[in-house]
Amino acid sequence: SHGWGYGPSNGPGKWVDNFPIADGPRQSPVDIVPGEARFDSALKALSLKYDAGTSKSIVNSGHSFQVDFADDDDSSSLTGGPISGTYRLRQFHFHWGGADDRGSEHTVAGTKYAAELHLVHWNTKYPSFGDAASQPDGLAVVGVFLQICCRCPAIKAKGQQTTFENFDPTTLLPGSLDYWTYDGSLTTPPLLESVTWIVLKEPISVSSDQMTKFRSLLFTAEGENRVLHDGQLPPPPAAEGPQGPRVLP
Ligand SMILES: CCCCCNS(=O)(=O)c1cc(S(N)(=O)=O)ccc1C(=O)O
Ligand SMILES: [Zn+2]
Repeated sequence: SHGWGYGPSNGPGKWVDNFPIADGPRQSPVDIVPGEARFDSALKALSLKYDAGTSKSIVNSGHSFQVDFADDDDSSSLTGGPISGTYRLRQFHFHWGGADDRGSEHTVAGTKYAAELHLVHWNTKYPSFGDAASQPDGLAVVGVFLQICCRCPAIKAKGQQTTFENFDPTTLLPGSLDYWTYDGSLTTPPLLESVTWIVLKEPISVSSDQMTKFRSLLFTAEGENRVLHDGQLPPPPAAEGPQGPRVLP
């Protein structure tokens, strides 16, 4: 099948064929080793200011789902931290795997989290997101790890939504904004080396049920064989449960 993905024939090990920058000097993701991280007293605290009114829509991008934001002013923006100037929120999306024991892109001393949230911001010193995306200081992505919590407060999951208005991404942030930072790249093609990564140390918690809902989002066109986000095949349909055989459509 043409186009990059996460399967055996088009996954990360093959991306270099069409995107040679995959062998570049600042490719993401990386394993973050806290004991080897250097403390930099010049770094400022992160300042994230989000306005729920700027959330526009939610879309299945084929490799994840993303929530897009209106970025024609600084209403939702990132300042402070390792960056100078103002970076505007463009979109956020998630990465997850076929089971709760894997799925994050960055790892912490080899530990994989169940998923990872990316809040993508672009440097307003450039005229547009597209221009910024190709500059070495063009993007800043805040990464937040998702861990599976054992006894979660029942968070009511919303129904299907195409428009996704008045969503405040602040609700997706942990209590602490302490972070690791390094200069890296987009983690999927085109793998542009334009990202200042800001990975928060504190994960947020989600229930295993919520992760199951993520996995139910299959990214295949009609008729293509089903492949999960990390190239794993989805588990076979559950055997008949206590309610007796399921009536298949
Ligand atoms: C203009 C060409 C670059 C488009 C990049 N868009 S993006 O929102 O920065 C992005 C970030 C990332 S990531 N995982 O944050 O590096 C992955 C995919 C995309 C994408 O939409 O292609
Ligand atoms: Zn991402």
